[in-house]
Amino acid sequence: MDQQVKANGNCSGRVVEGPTNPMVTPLLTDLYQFTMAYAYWKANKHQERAVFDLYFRKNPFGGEYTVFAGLEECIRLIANFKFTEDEISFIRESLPGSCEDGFFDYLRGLDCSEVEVYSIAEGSVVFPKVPLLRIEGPIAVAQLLETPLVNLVNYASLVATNAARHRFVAGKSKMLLEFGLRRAQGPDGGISASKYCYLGGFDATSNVAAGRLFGIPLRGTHSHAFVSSYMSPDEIIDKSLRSADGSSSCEDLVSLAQTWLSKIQWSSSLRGIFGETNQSELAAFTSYALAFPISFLALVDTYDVMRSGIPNFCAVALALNDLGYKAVGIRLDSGDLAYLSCEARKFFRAIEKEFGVPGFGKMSITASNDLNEETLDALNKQGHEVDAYGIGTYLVTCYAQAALGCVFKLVEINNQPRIKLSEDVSKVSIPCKKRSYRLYGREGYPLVDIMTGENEPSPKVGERILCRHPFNESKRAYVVPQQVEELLKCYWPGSSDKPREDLPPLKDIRDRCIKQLEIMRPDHMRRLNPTPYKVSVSAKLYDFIHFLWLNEAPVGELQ
Ligand SMILES: Nc1ncnc2c1ncn2[C@@H]1O[C@H](COP(=O)(O)OP(=O)(O)OP(=O)(O)O)[C@@H](O)[C@H]1O
Ligand SMILES: O=P(O)(O)OC[C@H]1O[C@H](OP(=O)(O)OP(=O)(O)O)[C@H](O)[C@@H]1O
Ligand SMILES: O=C(O)c1cccnc1
Ligand SMILES: [Mg+2]
Repeated sequence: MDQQVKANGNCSGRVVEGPTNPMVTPLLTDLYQFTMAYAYWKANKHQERAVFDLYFRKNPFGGEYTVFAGLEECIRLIANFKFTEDEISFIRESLPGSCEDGFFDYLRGLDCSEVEVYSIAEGSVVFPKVPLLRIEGPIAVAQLLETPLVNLVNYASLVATNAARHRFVAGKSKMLLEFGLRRAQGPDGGISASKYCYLGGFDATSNVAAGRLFGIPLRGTHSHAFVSSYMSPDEIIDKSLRSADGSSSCEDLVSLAQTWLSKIQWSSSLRGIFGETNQSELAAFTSYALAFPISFLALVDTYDVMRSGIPNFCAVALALNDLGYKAVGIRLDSGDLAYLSCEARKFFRAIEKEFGVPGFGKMSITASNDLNEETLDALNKQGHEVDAYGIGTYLVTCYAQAALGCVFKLVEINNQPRIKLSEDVSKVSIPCKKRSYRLYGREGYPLVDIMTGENEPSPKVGERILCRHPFNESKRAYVVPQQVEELLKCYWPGSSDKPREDLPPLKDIRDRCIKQLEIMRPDHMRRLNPTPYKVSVSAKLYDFIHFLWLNEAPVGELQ
């Protein structure tokens, strides 16, 4: 608590609450961060000022963009970073007995008041190699933060990107429901999936806890168990329902639905499509309609979609209509979803026409069952009548790609730029404390992200600037930006008096994400062979990277 007052005292008194998940504590890190912290402390190096970049190397899902998510939880951790006595005792037990007491006193006093965090806004579209976060601070504490920060950003950004990709394929007009809780990787996976799928453009979740925690709209239908739990209409004791305007009452909604079922069966346009429907299913639907007359939606595939589920649903919906209620629609959870949705739509339209019920043809059709980007794409190609998709397993487990692969690399210590070399050029880090900018072209699209050294002048609107590929000498382009956006903003100034960005509400982050995706050039967004977005460095930074590279790489000797 002390720390919160201290850390927030410098931030216009704004209190940052603790992490959503109470498991996110300073212990949620790798053991080696503590062993290194001890070694730094022992060498009296722990206070040396370090700069780390958190970034990823490759866009996920074969795409050319990523949605950045998880920032708020990072700041919540940093703002409340403080060891309890119990935690310190546990660290003491976990380290060799030779570790000196002074180190644990140091941990006791440790917080993030000497740390500064710069970040791209959450919900932004981001690209490989460009720092998502820049952490500056005493090296020991900055390194303790590595694991939790990477953890908080990795899955959040991966699943938000997955959600954005599903939205892209489904199209703007479709309702996207996240149904993944039961299949998610544990409770945190489930809660995080709901939060970040909403951020990435889903409309609602079935996850009640996430609805409460984050204010995400909750939606749901019912399951097969509800339908198969009914044996016969006789089970329904109270069959009466008052009309929507309260002026009259129907004593037996089951009989009314059965009457409608016969009418549908013998109607001129639907005659012969079905025979006897399953009466226990009709009982289940009627019972659900009695419970939810203003929001009746039925799962129609428990027995047979076209021969039972759809006619039963329509009978109950027409009975409700007699009482002034408008049914919502159906959910399909198996079979050929394109075909069945079209057949269902035809059936609804026929009813609208035959019985003169305006709007019946527009009844909402929700589809679910192992959906993913590919199945949504296939449905689009075939033509379908689905209005809403319920998506679980493939979405929340990020089945198509297990992790984003964020890293946290030291780029400067004591004002000295550092580089990490690798045989694999894509793994060479970009040294220096940097600034990054997004440059926009004449048509309003982002053209390129450029990183510069901290003290270089910023790119200017209308002024030509050379943008270089960080590692490929021949790849360079002049850009005359029409708009320049600086990407890294201060989200945690520590005890410095720098102004601090607000943490916006989730809804605003979602709006930002949707807007950012909309202004991307379409060829970066397409699913098949998308054009890579250009990520570059200034000419000066390019020269410096390669100077440092040569400086640090030992010269081989051939014998
Ligand atoms: N028209 C379609 N085009 C492409 N894929 C579809 C289409 N309709 C459904 N699918 C997908 O095909 C798969 C069908 O899965 P599967 O055969 O396991 O289910 P099912 O037999 O329909 O239902 P059940 O769960 O009752 O076994 C699902 O992944 C579903 O999303
Ligand atoms: O298919 P997903 O994308 O994961 O979406 C969630 C699924 O969860 C529910 O059923 P569940 O899978 O539990 O049972 P079922 O497949 O036998 O209907 C629901 O009916 C969906 O099919
Ligand atoms: O509300 C639903 O229909 C739902 C919720 C979770 C999983 N499957 C379906
Ligand atoms: Mg299933």
